[in-house]
Amino acid sequence: MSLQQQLRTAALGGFVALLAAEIYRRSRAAAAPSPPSPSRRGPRESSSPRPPWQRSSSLHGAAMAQSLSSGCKRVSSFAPRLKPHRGQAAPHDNSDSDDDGTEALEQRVEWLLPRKMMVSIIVFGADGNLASKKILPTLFKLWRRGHLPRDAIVVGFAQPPSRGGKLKDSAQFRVHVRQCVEAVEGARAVLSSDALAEFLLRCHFHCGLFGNALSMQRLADMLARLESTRKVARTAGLQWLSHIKAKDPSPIRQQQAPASHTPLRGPPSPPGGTTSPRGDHLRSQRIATMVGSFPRARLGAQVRMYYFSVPPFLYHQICTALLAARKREALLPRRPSGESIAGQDVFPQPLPIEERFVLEKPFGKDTESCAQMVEELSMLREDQSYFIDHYLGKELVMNLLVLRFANVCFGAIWNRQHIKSVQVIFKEDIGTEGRGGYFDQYGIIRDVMQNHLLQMLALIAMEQPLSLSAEDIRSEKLKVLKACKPLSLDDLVVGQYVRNGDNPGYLEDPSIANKESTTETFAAAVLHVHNPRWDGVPFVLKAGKALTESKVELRIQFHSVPGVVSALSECAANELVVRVQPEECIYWKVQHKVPDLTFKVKQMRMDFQYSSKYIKSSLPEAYERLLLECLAADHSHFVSSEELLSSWRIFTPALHEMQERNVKPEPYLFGTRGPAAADHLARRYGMKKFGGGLTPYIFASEMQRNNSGTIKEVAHSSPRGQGDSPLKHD
Ligand SMILES: NC(=O)C1=CN([C@@H]2O[C@H](COP(=O)(O)OP(=O)(O)OC[C@H]3O[C@@H](n4cnc5c(N)ncnc54)[C@H](OP(=O)(O)O)[C@@H]3O)[C@@H](O)[C@H]2O)C=CC1
Ligand SMILES: O=C1O[C@H](COP(=O)(O)O)[C@@H](O)[C@H](O)[C@H]1O
Repeated sequence: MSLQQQLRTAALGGFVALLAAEIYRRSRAAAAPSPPSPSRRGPRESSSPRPPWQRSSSLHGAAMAQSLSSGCKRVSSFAPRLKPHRGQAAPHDNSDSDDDGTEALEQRVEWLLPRKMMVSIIVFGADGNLASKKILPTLFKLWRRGHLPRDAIVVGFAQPPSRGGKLKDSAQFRVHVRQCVEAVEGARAVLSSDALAEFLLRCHFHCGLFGNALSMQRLADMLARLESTRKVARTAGLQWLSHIKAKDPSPIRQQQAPASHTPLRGPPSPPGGTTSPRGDHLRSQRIATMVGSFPRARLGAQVRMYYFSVPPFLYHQICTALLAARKREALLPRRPSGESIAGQDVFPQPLPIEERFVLEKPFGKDTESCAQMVEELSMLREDQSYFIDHYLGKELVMNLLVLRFANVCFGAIWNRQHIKSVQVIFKEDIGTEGRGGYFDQYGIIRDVMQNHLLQMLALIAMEQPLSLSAEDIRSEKLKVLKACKPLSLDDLVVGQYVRNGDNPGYLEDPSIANKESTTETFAAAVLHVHNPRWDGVPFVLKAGKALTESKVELRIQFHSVPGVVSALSECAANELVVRVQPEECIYWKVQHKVPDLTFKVKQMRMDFQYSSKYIKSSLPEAYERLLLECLAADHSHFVSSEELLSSWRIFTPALHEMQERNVKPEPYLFGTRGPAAADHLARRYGMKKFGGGLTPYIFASEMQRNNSGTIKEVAHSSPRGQGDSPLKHD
């Protein structure tokens, strides 16, 4: 080919490539949602059906039950938005339908809570670590995504600066909330956010002493005032608000009536729906039907959700003072209705108050202290108490129920006949990082193993619940916990990380006072579930800080294949891996024949990566989901007090024995795999690590027959990673 011809061909090729790229770009642009443009009306005030990016991506009990019972039929016809993930080629689909995954997101409930619900969210310890890192940014995220009822208010509560608190009034609290959101979402994302401005107007602050009756009375008064203002504003609308503004230009009131606040504007019409009162009623009925697991998410009550983001020793005093204040509030005579604006009573009859108490771990340090805490909190009804374990709100943890009970293939093999071992692994590549004061009192067993890991174990091991109601799920989990034998020290390995290069050891953390502490930062434990399904199957729980990487996964290892062909029976066993985080995925390790002229057997991954099916940002975070569920009075993903006690019963004897015997943790270097003894423990229970290399066997054509005519296997162990096919493997 002449140079000219070559140039022409190259130019043509370039043009075709550009054309193809443009077609691809346009088709994606048509399929993908345009980014949400900031709206002055705020996330809920749009008058058209909410666009896909604002729709719920949550998978709740009833929605799940609905999809399970309807056979997960395709409903909507939204185009898929498959998005290549960092460094990945455009995703290839591994399902029959090209877009069922994305659709599953779209067809879920639109509004998890009725928009008109009256909700006050009170955050105790609003200036603390957890509130700043998680709770406040999550509340904003929910607001921005349009999941909070439109009149929701957030009230922060913390001690005054004279008692060590960091905030003194609502103005400072709003600056604090903005900073917390910025820290999570980045300053640029927040700068131009109208949603944040609107959210901040719903944020208020009360400075007081935890456990002080007067402080709680003042809080209750503040809540009553804010709630009645909201209620009136809702019924009378802007007219009333401007009237109040003119009469009482106090900062709080002014801020409640932003120009963009449109309390009277009706909710956006549901797709194909109406905004008339009747339409509203029908819509809330429709929501109630769709969200069957949210039975009490209703309009006729003022919900107050108290989030206890404080150390647990404060729970009892806060609750006592709070309940006393509430009793007093209930006894107060109704304020006389003197004023009427726009035909509305300014002090309308308050709605009945429904209170929810969200309590954070640690729930005691052993069975006894947990029982004491449960007893102290008995002033709360069980249905008001929400013991949070945020791992239960993680997408892949919730998916365990679907994976197991909506797939007959898993149901059939989920037992001791097929499963050889189960591992629940939690790894962090960071140390205690300033949380040493708390951590040193607890250690990794109490911090994550006794709660997060055990809850995941329970979901793996439980029988199918009678329904997806909170009661049924919790009762099945409880049976598993009760069937678990208390941990024996023989089945436990503990470690503590030490300096490795520039990375300081645990005892060097300035927040750890006791420089001789024997608190464990790593633990590997083997539990045994004594029931017909699991007898003899070791459940290995492994948790550690300052390890090689941050990862949480569940590994279910199956038996080797039985049969007469000994070579096959020694193949790597199947393994099912559920990666909870990061890069959520579920994969199988299976054997396949390497596609060449020989007969090599190799292990590979059959993969379902969430990033190739769902847009990452649409996966709800654990706290988002759990806060919403609490507002909706749904306990499905909260832990019952009986579960708390049963969990402690499994670990308490070993924890006490460790203390009595002064067991020293085995040192391990920061950034390594933890103590070698953990591997020995796993091996003792027959656990193997299967790499992705060739299994050490060659069959058929390469099988050599020895002189006697029997088959001789040729060992051919290939180092990990060698001879890789393009197929992914571990
Ligand atoms: N931080 C995290 O990542 C996680 C925390 N948790 C749990 O959440 C809860 C809160 O944790 P975190 O935010 O880290 O706690 P913080 O130490 O940051 O304290 C939270 C709040 O409690 C107040 N407080 C702390 N100690 C006392 C005390 N002795 N007397 C009176 N008030 C006190 C603080 O007030 P002040 O500012 O005045 O000190 C602050 O307002 C705890 O139960 C914790 O176990 C659970 C999971 C993760
Ligand atoms: O509860 C806790 O969990 C975190 C890990 O949570 P994750 O959602 O980031 O996986 C852990 O770091 C902390 O020690 C523990 O208290």
